[in-house]
Amino acid sequence: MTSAVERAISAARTIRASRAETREAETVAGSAAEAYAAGLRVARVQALVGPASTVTIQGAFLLVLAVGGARVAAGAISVGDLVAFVMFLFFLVLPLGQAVHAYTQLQSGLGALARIEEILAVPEEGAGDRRARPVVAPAAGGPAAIRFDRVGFGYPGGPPVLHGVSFTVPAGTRTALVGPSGAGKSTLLALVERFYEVTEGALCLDGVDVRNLPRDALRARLGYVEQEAPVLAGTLRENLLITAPDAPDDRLLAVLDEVNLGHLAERAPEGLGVQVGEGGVLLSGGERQRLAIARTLLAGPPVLLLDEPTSNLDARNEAALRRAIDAVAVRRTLLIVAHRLSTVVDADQIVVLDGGRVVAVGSHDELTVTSPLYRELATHQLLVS
Ligand SMILES: Nc1ncnc2c1ncn2[C@@H]1O[C@H](COP(=O)(O)OP(=O)(O)OP(=O)(O)O)[C@@H](O)[C@H]1O
Repeated sequence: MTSAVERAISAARTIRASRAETREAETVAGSAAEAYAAGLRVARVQALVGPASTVTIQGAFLLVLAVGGARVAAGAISVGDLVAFVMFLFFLVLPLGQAVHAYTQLQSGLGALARIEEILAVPEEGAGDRRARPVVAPAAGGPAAIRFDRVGFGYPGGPPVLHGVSFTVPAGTRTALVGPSGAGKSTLLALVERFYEVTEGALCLDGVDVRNLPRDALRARLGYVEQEAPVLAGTLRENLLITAPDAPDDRLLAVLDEVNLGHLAERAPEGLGVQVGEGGVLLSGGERQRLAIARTLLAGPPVLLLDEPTSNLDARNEAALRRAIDAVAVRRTLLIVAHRLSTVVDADQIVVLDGGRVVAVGSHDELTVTSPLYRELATHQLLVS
């Protein structure tokens, strides 16, 4: 009976998660269709304007030559008059053609300008930051504790996604957030970074409400590795120097070794000068994530927020990611969103979230006994039989 109920709950959860994913997929598909249609419209106009203006100009010249030639033959005008007319026409038509070309360029320029204006219209983060004042900042340097105290939150204009979330990440320890898709795990990291403000309760770093800390002071203490960590086109070295512009090559190589990426620089004759491609396409998903971790390590933040990649990693990449996480956890407070439970079985504490609520807190061994949801997640990943 109990297992039938558990199966029904599990099925309901799967349906709810897949509905959220379907909504997101529909929105993305809608935007992609709009962009595709706009691209087609631009291509059509460009395909029409170019040939049409060429045909018009050449046709006008042919007409003038035909009519003018006939009039010269009839003795109505002199050859000089015809040549002069053709020259006048040439000097008139050339700027007209350029004007048409300039118009199409103006249109695409206006499109780009609209995009820039959109970005400029995004309100600056500092605005509405009235509560932030330089109060006693948490002790700089060492790892800090993070405390969520009955935190409630909803994205602007959306329904609440977090409800009364309370737990503490003790300084210098590793806490993992697990739960089904859409449970609110990444949102918790966004709140620590103050990308959004909590709407209820409080979120504290070493006992200080983050809303009372200037954003730059707060973020100087945090390292954040996103789920889809951005990698810039350029070399391995350029990507690493973003966070530590003065770091010498041997420091960069040491950090790459720490996250199991040493082979990237070793196997290429260019070493750290090896290209990673547009958006890091020459790297695997796991390598991109570990490059982002290496970059964060170079900045040396005492608190690290890590959103593990959801994409499938092969066993080797998964083991490499686990070793990289072990390396970054040393002497740091680590709050990690874990999609792969194997990367967190030895976390000091695991927080299980479901539907924006904390449903269980404990170690892997405790949760496999006390939390049906955790047990279900662990069973799916073959961590318990
Ligand atoms: N920028 C946003 N604007 C509006 N709603 C959002 C935004 N980001 C996330 N959400 C919604 O908030 C809820 C929690 O999302 P969140 O990304 O925190 O979940 P998650 O547990 O990290 O999921 P996943 O494991 O799939 O990454 C979801 O319902 C999601 O659709």
